[in-house]
This record gives sequence, C-alpha cells and structure tokens, in this order.
Amino acid sequence: MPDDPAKPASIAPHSAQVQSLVSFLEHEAQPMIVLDPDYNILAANGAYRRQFGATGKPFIGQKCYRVSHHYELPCDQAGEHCPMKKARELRGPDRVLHIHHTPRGPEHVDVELRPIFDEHGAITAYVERLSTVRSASAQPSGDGLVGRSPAFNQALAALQRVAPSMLPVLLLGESGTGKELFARAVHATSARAGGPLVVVDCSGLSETLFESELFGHEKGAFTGAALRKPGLVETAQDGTIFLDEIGDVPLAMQVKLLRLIETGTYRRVGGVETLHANFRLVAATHKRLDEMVARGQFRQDLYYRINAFPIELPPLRERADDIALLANSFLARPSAMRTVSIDAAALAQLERRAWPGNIRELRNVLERASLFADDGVIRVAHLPPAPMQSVPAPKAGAGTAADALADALTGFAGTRSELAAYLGISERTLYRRLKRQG
Ligand SMILES: Nc1ncnc2c1ncn2[C@@H]1O[C@H](COP(=O)(O)OP(=O)(O)OP(=O)(O)O)[C@@H](O)[C@H]1O
Repeated sequence: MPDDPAKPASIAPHSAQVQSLVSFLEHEAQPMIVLDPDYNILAANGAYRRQFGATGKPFIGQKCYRVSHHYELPCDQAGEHCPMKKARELRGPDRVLHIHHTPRGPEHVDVELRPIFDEHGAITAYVERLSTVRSASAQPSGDGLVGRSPAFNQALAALQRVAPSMLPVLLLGESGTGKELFARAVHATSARAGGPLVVVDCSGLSETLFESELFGHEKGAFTGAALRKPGLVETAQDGTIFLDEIGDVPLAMQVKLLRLIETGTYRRVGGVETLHANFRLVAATHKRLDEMVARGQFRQDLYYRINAFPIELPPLRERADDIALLANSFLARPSAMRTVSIDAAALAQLERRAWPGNIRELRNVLERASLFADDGVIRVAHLPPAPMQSVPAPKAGAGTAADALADALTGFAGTRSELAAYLGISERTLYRRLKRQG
C-alpha cells in the first residue's frame, strides 16, 4: 500500500478539479472515495482509510468492485445494482445498500454516489460516500438482526430509508419473521434512539383495558383505579410506540387510535385534560389488513394512516440462503452453555425445510438439537423429523384461528413450543388462544 493512499501525489494525473475535490473531502467525517468513470478509485479520505483500509491491501488505482466486493466485473454485470451506472443514467445521486468486504469481514454498507461534472456537463468523476449500517449484521452475530439474502437486504434497505424520518412504519410478515426485532431496529436507527421504545401487544386486550393501558386513567376513573396511572402513550414520550398485532385492535378502539394519530392528542380515562402525545409509530401484523378492511373488520382510514411505509418481512423459506448465517448466530449466542457447531449435512437439511414458524422455529430447533450434540456437533440425527415440511403454513386470514388451533390439537403429540412453531404463532399467542378456548 502506498504510504498515504490519499496523498494527491498518489492520484493518477487528473484534472485540477479532482485534486481540489480530494483535499476538500479529506477531513469529512464520513468515509468517502473519489472514482473515475471507469470504476478506478482515485483517492480516499482519512475516514475511509481508517474504516475500510486494510494493511497490505492497496485500493488506490484499483477497481471499486474488486476492492468492495472481490468481483472481477462491475456490480451490475455480477447481478447487483451498480450505483455508478444508475448515477450516470440519472445524472444525479444514487443510493443503495451493499454488502462490502471490510477489514472486519462482510458488512452492510449504505453507499451513495454523486457524479461530478466538468464545465461542459461531462461526468469527470464520482464521489462515493459510505456509511456502515449498524442495524443488521452480515456475519454471525450474538444479537440483533442478521441476514444477507436478497429478500432480507430489501427489507433492511427499506428500514434504513424510513428509520430517520418520523413516518409511521407498518411491518408485515408471518409470525417469527422478526417483526419485533425490526421494530427495535427502526427505533435504534432513528433520532429517537435515546428515548423510550414502548411495546404494546394489542392482541388479547379488551376494549376497556386497551384504552386505559394506552391512555392511562385518572384516580377513581373506575372501580379499582385507586391512583392516577400514566398510559403507554405518555411513557413513550419522545420515543417510539410499537403496536404489535395491530390487526387485533377492537373496532371501537380503532377510532380512538386514529384520533390519537391524527391529532396527536388524547385524554386519560376519566380525565378532562387534553394531553399532547409525541411518539413515532411502528405497527406490525401477520394479518392481511387490506382484506380485513374489505370485510369491514379494520377501519380504512386507520389503515391508510398506519400504512404510510409498509415493510414486508420475508418468511424464512424465501431466505434459505440466510439459514447458515442465522444458525451460526444462534449457536454463538452467549445463552448457549457451551460451544456447539453444526455439520454440513444437518445444515443442508435445515435449508430444505418449510419453516412455518420461521426464525423462531429455527432457533427452537437448534436449541433442542444442541442438547443432543454430546460431542459439540449437531448432526442430522439430532434434528427433529421434519413433519412441518408437508404441512403448508397456516395462511393469514384463512379460516379462523380457533379452527386452526382445534385442527392442530387433534392428535398433536409435541410440546407447546412445537405446536406454536407448527401453527406459525408465538408461544405467547398460543398460550392466550388456548386459554381463550379453555
Ligand atoms: N433477522 C434476524 N436475525 C436474528 N434473529 C432474528 C431475526 N429475525 C428474528 N429473529 C429472532 O427470531 C425470534 C422471533 O422474532 P420476533 O419476535 O421479532 O418475530 P415476530 O415476527 O415479531 O413474531 P410474532 O409475530 O410471533 O410476535 C426472536 O428470537 C428473534 O430474536
């Protein structure tokens, strides 16, 4: 590597314009590189050298796709979106989420490319700004979101776009696809990260309970209300509210929720004072809200309000490429009592399963299998047989939950967590439904 790869002396002889650009960028806080129109890296600023420069690996004069992706061809010819191609076509900036090779291994990086024009309007160079994405990991990680498959990356790119705004986010996906984890990532990536994140499980809350939980109540508002109690909306001041299973909010409460979202005001139960709320809304559901609207089970006006920025979380069967990464992440979790690995045949089997319970089910299967792995290696024999494979995942909105539960209970011999995984619901939800049905 040259002594100082950003030194103007190391730049290929280019226009004075590029030289002044380089000195201008040198002290920018974010990592930046200057590229010529033929993908060659002309210069890099100090932040880039510190974050992405690896000892012994020169990057000045190298192709960007070789340095960042180890490709022999530009990204678009390797089946990826190339921001340079797009910026050239648009004659303006383009932004994408890529996985880059870095000295720390593969990382999700938010890449923005801006073309630089000469006095005749021709593109002479591009400035690339890189920001490491901290809300998800592209390599095994003990906590947080992990993933690197195209389906996961698409959802992550949407998260990166919306998180800094105040727009409500609607997370859609089957049970166990990571909606709560995504909601936490939206909060953590937003300007409100320092404020509270309040999780509200909307299922199983009766109308009156929902109202007093959300809005709080005054002393004496109802029997048993011995003290004034602040509601979750108040607790979430300057932070984020995550309404999980919003499809379960009773119709009568939906109108109050709508009013809260539209006016930003509410009243405690039994109170007269109008209070001002200040929260960012993230909601999630595994139900088809559009179909519920058509059936009159969900208010259309509320649906439009919360559906400002929907993000579809892919089911695990659509991101089988991530199974090895997820499995290695779960096996590396500090909760594991000892180090356990998984052999190639077992992993290949996991990659072929249907996973109606998605990532939660995968985690449970691995936890169970590690108890059988006496020599510290999970093999095919330690995996539960794959009965779920032949059974299609219960479709959202198809039949009633009670029917599905009754059908599943008939002749099911597994544990409660296996039954929950089979039904594609969380154990918490299963427990509630069992209780409701006696
Ligand atoms: N991308 C991911 N990387 C790592 N772990 C994940 C990921 N997505 C989900 N998980 C894990 O899978 C489990 C289920 O995730 P989560 O509770 O967020 O799903 P959910 O969609 O909210 O489920 P439900 O609708 O049943 O409440 C959790 O243990 C979570 O940590």
